[in-house]
Amino acid sequence: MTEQLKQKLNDSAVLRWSVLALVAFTMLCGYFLTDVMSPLKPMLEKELLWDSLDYGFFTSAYGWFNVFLLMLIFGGIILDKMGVRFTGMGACLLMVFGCGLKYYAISTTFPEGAMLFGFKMQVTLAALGYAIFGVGVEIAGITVSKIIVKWFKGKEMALAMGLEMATARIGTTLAMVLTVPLADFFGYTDEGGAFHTNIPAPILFCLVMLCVGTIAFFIYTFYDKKLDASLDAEGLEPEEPFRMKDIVYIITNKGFWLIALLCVLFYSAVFPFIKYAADLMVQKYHVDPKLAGTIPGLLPIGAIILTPLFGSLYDRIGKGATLMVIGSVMLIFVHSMFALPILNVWWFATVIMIVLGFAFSLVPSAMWPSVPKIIPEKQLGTAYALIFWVQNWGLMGVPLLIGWVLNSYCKGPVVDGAQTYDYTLPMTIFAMFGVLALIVALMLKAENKKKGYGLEEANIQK
Ligand SMILES: NCCCC[C@H](NC(=O)[C@@H](N)CCCCN)C(=O)O
Repeated sequence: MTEQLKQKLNDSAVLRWSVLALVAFTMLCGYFLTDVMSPLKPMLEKELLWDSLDYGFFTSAYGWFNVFLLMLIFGGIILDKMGVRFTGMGACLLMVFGCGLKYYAISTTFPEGAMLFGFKMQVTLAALGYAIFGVGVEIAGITVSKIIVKWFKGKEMALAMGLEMATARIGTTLAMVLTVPLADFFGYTDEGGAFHTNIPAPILFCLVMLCVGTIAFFIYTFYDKKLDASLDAEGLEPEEPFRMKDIVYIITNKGFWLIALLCVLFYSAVFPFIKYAADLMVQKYHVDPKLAGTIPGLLPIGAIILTPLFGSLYDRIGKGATLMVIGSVMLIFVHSMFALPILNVWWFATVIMIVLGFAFSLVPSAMWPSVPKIIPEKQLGTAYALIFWVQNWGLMGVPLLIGWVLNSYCKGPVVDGAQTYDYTLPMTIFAMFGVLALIVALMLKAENKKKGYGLEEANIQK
């Protein structure tokens, strides 16, 4: 019976992939809310009178609690101590609560001049909601990574990770493509005949999606319980207990730091870029604001197809460190093209965005499955949490830096009531992150050669 149960849970491909679909859907909902404000930036400035600094401050809130209150690290410890069910449900509830607060802030008209912590009341409250959500979605991310290891260990782990990332990217795509049409659809025309978009509408839609994502995770917990029961019955400990010395082992490992550094540098040039990409399309490539999210929307769409493909390539052929180097080179090329004052036409932006889609798939599909080659499996939860923590410094700081740079050095004339910006400097900064990422990727390749981590070897052993 036990053997049958184990067979049914661990070895049933249908169950394994179904379980992945459930938790990946939860991540899809989380990624939707993460990026839902990006295509709204011009409208936030026009309708709610935010400026780029407000937007940068709000966007940086994603990492506040994760970075300064060490919530991610605590999340990793809680994950290792309390398990995936408790931590995952807690993370989902945080996402719902944070999104609810953000919706309240955006849908409320506060008295003129009302300030909180030096920023407009609305901006600060929305940022607080986003900060709480940020804790939830990041902890959900490490929880789902641990769930994948739990179900796919010794099986198609890299492919499963690639598919989970691909599913999550559908959430980013929805944010890019659906947000403005939703805000327009629920918009209204005032007595003066002026049309106003409904900015809270897409956030409310996200709130509903997050509730559905939470239900999906809740359903998953029953399968997780069954899996634990089967592992228990086998006499296997379902999850490794957390030990303080695990952290010391991880942080004294050079390979770990190279991965963490590559992660923060690479992702700093991608996720914060996405926050400004729609605005870049309007400002530099003169794309209609209504369609501005469509071109950046290609980025996650490309990644949806390519991430599992490259993951499976890494599984079969190896060359993980090389893939990371190639991805970093592409990143430099892309941001340099966006920075240069050439071909300011939509089709060129589209081609460049597709190239970025390749880079955005190459590095993550090789980097995340490389972590288990550097860090022993029993320390993986904590290691992922620490990498996410380092990465969150970038996710928090870079949007704020870009918002500040835009506000301070890149302002152009006001056209039709809308502020214009020159994106040359911000794009040069993103390109510099690419250069640093390339240096670290090369160092990782050298370290791999020295220590024999096996990053260039196939994951599937013949
Ligand atoms: N198995 C590891 C999956 C990591 C996926 C990775 N996510 C992150 O790096 C998050 N810390 C940040 C997510 C921000 C979402 N806009 C990814 O590539 O998505």
